[in-house]
Amino acid sequence: MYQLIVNESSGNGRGRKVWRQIQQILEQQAIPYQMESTQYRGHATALAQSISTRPDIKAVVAIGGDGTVHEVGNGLVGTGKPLGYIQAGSGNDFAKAQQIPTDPFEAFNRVLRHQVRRIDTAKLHERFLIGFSGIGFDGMVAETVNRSSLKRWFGKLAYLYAAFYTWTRYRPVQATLTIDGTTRSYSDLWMVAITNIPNYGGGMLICPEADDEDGSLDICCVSQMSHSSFLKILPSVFKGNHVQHPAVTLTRGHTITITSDLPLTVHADGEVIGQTPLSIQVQPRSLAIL
Ligand SMILES: Nc1ncnc2c1ncn2[C@@H]1O[C@H](COP(=O)(O)OP(=O)(O)OP(=O)(O)O)[C@@H](O)[C@H]1O
Repeated sequence: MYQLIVNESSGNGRGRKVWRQIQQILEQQAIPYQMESTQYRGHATALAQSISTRPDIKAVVAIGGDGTVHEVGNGLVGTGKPLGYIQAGSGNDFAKAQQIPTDPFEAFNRVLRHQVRRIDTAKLHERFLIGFSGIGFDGMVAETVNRSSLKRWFGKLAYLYAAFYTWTRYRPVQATLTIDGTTRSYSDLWMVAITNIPNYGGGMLICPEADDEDGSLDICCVSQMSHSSFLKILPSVFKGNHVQHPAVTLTRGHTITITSDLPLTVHADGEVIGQTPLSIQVQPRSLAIL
């Protein structure tokens, strides 16, 4: 039996449409399933946790955006129960990275093929990041997008709009990063992205070499850059060309701590989850996905 967890409001109502399409296939092919629609923030994690030990559930299939993947994934990390995913959000970065077809029928066929792969996640603030996280400028962009109705009007362009809005307000801070025991201080830190997958923010290649099976996290740190330079390199992130800029540092690590003189907003998979100080530990191959 398949357990479906659907965020019907994701992607401005796309979640509901996609669910209706999938429901038809389930009924036509007489595939046993049960479906729960999420009612509030965090509900998908509670639902996934509650069925994660049930042997009759073959896989948990999330329908929604990256926030839904984050929540369902958080309920499944460490359980071995596979996560299937059908995208219905606005950013859909997890789907892009996993090459999950945009067509719901094709995505569901992939679920039915049941080819399980184990990917890395990372623990932070009593949660797990499934694909990507961001601290500082990034966190503020996620906060702006989530607080407003930007996604409703602009879809994935909401991230670009929010990035520009944040750029006009953000002031770099003093921060210290410790990666696997090596500490470095920054006098003006813009942002740190810590990822398992190359893309985020609707397709920006922030850590182009990130690999979700290598047992480590990719870290992109931007510091000591003027406001005008930061704005100039933003478009180059879509092709991953920002990595050539001297103010951009790419590293890999397993355990990362970040402290800062002013609290920085932290997001995981686009969901704002807290502020610095922050500690992140990779959890190698801890989530089964289809
Ligand atoms: N019934 C609900 N009412 C309000 N919010 C909900 C409900 N169900 C889930 N949520 C919340 O909606 C948020 C956004 O969900 P999700 O990321 O899946 O969609 P999206 O924002 O449209 O897509 P993307 O993240 O790809 O841009 C999540 O924080 C989730 O907790």
